[in-house]
Amino acid sequence: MTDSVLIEGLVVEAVIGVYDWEREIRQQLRVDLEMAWDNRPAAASDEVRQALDYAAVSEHVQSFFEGCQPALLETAAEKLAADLMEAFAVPALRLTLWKPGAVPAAHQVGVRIQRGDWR
Ligand SMILES: Nc1nc2c(c(=O)[nH]1)N=C([C@H](O)[C@@H](O)CO)CN2
Repeated sequence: MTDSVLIEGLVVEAVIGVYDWEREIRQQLRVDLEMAWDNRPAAASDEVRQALDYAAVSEHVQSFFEGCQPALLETAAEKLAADLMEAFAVPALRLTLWKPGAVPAAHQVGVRIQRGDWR
């Protein structure tokens, strides 16, 4: 699959972190997503229902973090990837979760995973 649909810098609020104080607050995460998708049917029909709707995916990601309060970014990334692949029939994706405030001396820290079959 050579096509993809992209979401960059999506801001979400989440309860996430390994320390007790982090369980008491909501922190901002930023989400970057590259999702494998054949864009030709959408282009041929000019119909959003043929597309992987990035607005719908963005809403889904924001809702996901209302029901998921993991300790680790790794856990959040793994569960979100599986959730998106099932909910939107995405065959493969690359997902980066950034936690901008976590290490004050760093611009941001995060994790990146790639799941599914990109062929
Ligand atoms: N690889 C990871 N390292 C750390 C994580 C994480 O989710 N993945 N989390 C923390 C703390 O929650 C930190 O963000 C608090 O500032 C530390 N290391």
